[in-house]
Amino acid sequence: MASTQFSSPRSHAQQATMAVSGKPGSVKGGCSFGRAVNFSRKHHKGGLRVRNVATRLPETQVSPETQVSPEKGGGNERKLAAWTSIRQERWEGELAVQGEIPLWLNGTYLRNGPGLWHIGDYNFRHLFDGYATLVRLHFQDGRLIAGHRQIQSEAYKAAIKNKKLCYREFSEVPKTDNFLSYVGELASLFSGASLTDNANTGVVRLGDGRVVCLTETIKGSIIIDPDTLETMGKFEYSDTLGGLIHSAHPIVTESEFWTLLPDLVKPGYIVVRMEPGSNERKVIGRVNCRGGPAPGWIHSFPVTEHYVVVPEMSLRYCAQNLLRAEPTPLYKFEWHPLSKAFMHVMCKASGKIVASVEVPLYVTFHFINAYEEKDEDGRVTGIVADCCEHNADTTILDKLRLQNLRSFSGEDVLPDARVGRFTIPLDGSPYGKLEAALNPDEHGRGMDMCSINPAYLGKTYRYAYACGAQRPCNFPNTLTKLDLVEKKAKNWFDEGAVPSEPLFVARPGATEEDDGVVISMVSDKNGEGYALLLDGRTFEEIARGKFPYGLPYGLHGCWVPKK
Ligand SMILES: CC(=O)/C=C/C=C(C)/C=C/C1=C(C)CCCC1(C)C
Ligand SMILES: CC(/C=C/C=O)=C\C=C\C=O
Ligand SMILES: [Fe+2]
Repeated sequence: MASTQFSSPRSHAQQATMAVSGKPGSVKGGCSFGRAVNFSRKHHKGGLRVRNVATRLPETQVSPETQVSPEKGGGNERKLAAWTSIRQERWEGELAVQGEIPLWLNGTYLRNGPGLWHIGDYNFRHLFDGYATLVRLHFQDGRLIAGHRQIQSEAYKAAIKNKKLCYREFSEVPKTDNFLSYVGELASLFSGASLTDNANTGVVRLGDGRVVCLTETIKGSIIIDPDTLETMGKFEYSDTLGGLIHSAHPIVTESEFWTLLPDLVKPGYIVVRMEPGSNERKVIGRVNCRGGPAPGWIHSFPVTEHYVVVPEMSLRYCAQNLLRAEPTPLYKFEWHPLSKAFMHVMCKASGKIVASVEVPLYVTFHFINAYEEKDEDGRVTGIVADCCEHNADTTILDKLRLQNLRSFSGEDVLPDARVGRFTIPLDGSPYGKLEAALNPDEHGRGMDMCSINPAYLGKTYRYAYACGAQRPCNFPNTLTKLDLVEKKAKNWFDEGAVPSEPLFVARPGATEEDDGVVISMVSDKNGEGYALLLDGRTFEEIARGKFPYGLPYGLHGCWVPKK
């Protein structure tokens, strides 16, 4: 049963039940369970074409033999599909819809994530290790066509071909046979040759319309076709900046593309910008780290209208851990509380650093948004930057090991998190503040995977959408709408289910910040899954479309409006 709560998640009795008919949506167009794609119907009605993918089988398939069963993958009998590998390399079909998809919602939602966590009998350890699975929800005239496809990265193709891991993933490292090959491995690590290009973290639509899948390695930037999900090729940067890693989450708008390149040799961050239509990143400035011995991990960062905010976490890259064959509890990173934590602010126009403040220790993957605070004369006096903050506790990284996700479902082992609000003064003060933007009990003390109305990027805003918790749980299991002015949350919950990041899509012509829909994909407790549409204002369900089979959990998505 799915429900939306209008206060903190507490007991089931307190939930206002939402209308969910028990009748499962049948999937038109056919699908094959546990077999390679066999979808042979052409559906052409009212201008909406569903491709016949049976005639376009990919050469490398996730065969039934290599499919992981829950038992094989994690040793537990629960049905949830979120943490088990995708069943087949690709599928496409129309979903039967319960409820009403708004007729204005025309375009494609894309979601990327690590959906294949094994090679033959070898099971990967960490959520972030899986080979990228791209999922597509195409909304047109009230109908919903869905599909998924594996991204054909070199790392994925090599694994399928050689039946073994060939590149370094987030935690998995290919085995080396002897010392000499280990030396070769070191060389290939420093040249970047052994690093993965498994673009499994996010997907963005650039201002020029190209759609790129990303991860934290620069070589893992892969262009895909949003209509077919076909891998088109590498996104090759035409500049000479080099470097091996970047933020997994660039800031992308119709006119701007910003990203950060950590400098592991001389600890710092290069702030770069790329124009739409170009592949050339231009250096805008550089931030030197104030703590040592390496830059803090940079998974994401926020911008305001005039500034780029560069976070320096005390969870720092670690050269030794990069070289290890076996993962450490903090993987490629190390926690250096004595090195302190900082927030730097760079002017977008001049590249000058206008603030660099020490802040309380923090741990975050995802910044939500940032904006400028002004005095009565319109002068910028400070920056507010919000993030999903894990109470300066690094254990969240280890909680995302597949074994933990598979075995502790229903146990209250998810560490507490909050909306961390940084206040960064621009008057030269040495310290910034970090406080909870609202009482974390409002969202069950779980907090990650956030989105906002993109029109409010870098501006004063009121609403954010994220995943929260209804405890007991081992992973965020609610969708939550945060009202950062009223300091309240509305929570959507389907018992036993795992929803993925809610993405807000504004209604064309909307004037209110929350006038639109929120899209998520849910793995339910029966092993099935559905695409879910919530009303951005009321946070109540508008529609859902059931997938033919449960899909693995996915990380981040984007909206590609109708051409
Ligand atoms: C899925 C996700 O959110 C993060 C993925 C991060 C990856 C694949 C990081 C990979 C790395 C290496 C393979 C070596 C260098 C360090 C680092 C960027 C962490
Ligand atoms: C899914 C996740 C954290 C959940 C914690 O509550 C983090 C994902 C990070 C990469 O995108
Ligand atoms: Fe992320």
